[in-house]
Amino acid sequence: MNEELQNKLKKAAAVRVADYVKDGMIVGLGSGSTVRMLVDELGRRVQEEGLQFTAVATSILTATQAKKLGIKVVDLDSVDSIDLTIDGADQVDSNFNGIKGGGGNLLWEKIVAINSKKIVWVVDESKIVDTIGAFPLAVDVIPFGSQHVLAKFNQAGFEPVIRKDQAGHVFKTDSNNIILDLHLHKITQPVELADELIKTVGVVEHGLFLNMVSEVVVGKESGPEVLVNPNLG
Ligand SMILES: O=C[C@H](O)[C@H](O)[C@H](O)COP(=O)(O)O
Repeated sequence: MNEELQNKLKKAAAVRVADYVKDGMIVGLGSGSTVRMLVDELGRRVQEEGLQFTAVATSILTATQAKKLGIKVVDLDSVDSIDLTIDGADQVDSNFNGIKGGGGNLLWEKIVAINSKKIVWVVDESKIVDTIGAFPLAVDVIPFGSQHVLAKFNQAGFEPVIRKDQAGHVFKTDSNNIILDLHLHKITQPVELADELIKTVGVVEHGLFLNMVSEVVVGKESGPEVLVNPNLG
C-alpha cells in the first residue's frame, strides 16, 4: 500500500473513531501517526463543536499536541480510571492480539491501557494480519546492564537490535529507557513469549498487547470498518 493511500485510510478511520469520544468522558489518547490525526480531529471538535472531555496522554508528544489544540490534559494519577482509550497499533491478528511500540511509547501506552474501562484501536487495513511478528517487537529496557539483556535475547534467537533515532543516537523513551526491537518474524505463541519477556530482569515492558482491545476501527478502501472483540466487545 502506498503512503498516500495509507494516510487517507488512517485519516478516515481517525475521524470515525473520534465519534467514540463523548462529552464528560476521561479519554486515554494513544501515540503515533494515526492517533495524531485523531487528536487533530478531536481538537477541531473541541474548538468548533464545543466537545468537552478530559484527556490522559500516553506520550509527551501526544500531550503537547493535545494541549496546543485546546484539549484538557491531566496526569494519569489524578484520575481514578479512564472511560475509554483510543490508540494505534502496528499489527493486529484475528484474536485481537496486537503489537505496539513502533514509536517507542509502549510502556506509557500499556499503563494507560490497563487503567481503562474500554480500549479501541484505530489502524489502516495494512495492519490486519493472520500472524503478528513481521513487525519488530519493541521491548522497553532499563539502560543499566542492557547489554546483558541484549545478549540473552541474542541467545534466545530473538534477533534484538538496539533502536536508534534519526541522528543515529540510542533512542530514549519518555521514561529514559531504551528499546530493543526483536525480529521474530512470526509470533505463534504470544502468551508464552509475553511471559518470558516480562520475567527477564531489566525488561520493563514489551509491545505485546494480548486480547485487551474491545474494538478495532480499520480504515479500508471501502470505508472504515469496526471489528468487535467477541470476548470483550
Ligand atoms: O509506540 C507507538 C505506538 O504503539 C503506536 O500506536 C503504533 O506504533 C502505531 O503507530 P502508527 O499509527 O504511526 O502506525
